[in-house]
Amino acid sequence: MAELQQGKWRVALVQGDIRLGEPEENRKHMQELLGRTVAEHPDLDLAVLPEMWNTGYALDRIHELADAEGKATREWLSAFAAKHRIHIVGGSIAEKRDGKIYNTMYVFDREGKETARYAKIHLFRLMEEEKYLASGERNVVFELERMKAGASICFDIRFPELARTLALQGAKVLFVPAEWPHPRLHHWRTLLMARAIENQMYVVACNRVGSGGGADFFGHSMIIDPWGEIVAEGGEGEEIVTGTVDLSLVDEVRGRIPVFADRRPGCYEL
Ligand SMILES: NC(=O)CCC(=O)C(=O)O
Repeated sequence: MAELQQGKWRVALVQGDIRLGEPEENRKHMQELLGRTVAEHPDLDLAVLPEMWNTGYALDRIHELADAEGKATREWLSAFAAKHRIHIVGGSIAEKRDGKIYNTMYVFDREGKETARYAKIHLFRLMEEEKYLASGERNVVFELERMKAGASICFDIRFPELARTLALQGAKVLFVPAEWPHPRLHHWRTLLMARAIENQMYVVACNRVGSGGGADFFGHSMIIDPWGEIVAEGGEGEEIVTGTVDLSLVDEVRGRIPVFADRRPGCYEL
């Protein structure tokens, strides 16, 4: 908390496995991992979960498995955040809303209040998301105790214009829950690094591990600073990856190379 007053956040990435199409088991497992996280890291400010952690990519049964209005998920995330006094970027879940299914992120502050909600904008055809899911229609910037951050989910990081739009709205941190499989580890690491360097922002990305739906997920959750240095990186097994996000570094890097002041939008905006 004292560190946080100086803009230094202790962050944990909950790099967990997910059981295909087992929402109840997955919730219990995430709760267990989060419980372990706060017990082992009493100085923690914020935890991040992976993408679609309630169901995995059980898309052919997604209408029966998805959380209606995200009610059950929001209830436990809110209670957990308030009880342990931590902020939670709740990865994403399959959420049923208005007869459609969205890949939705919820963010809770340490009072347990829902601070933001973001539905994935870019659906990933290689995993058939576009056949089963509806896409979100708006980008989301949110604020937690003076940390301004942007929301993105997995495939979204292939679209530099989204991260740039969030940065232009003041985001200093980009959160990226993911289910990103082999053989694209090189893409994952390079794209995350690029988003951090080009926008001079922290990138905080939590990828799942394990296998499901014919894909093997490699973890490698990462915290990357605005200079492109890796603060923390996970391996390929289940683990809690921790590191510090120092917001003063964002201003320092943006001062050193004034990318935002030097932009020429008139020359390239579509
Ligand atoms: N769940 C996803 O959006 C996966 C994105 C992915 O694997 C990629 O290569 O992009």
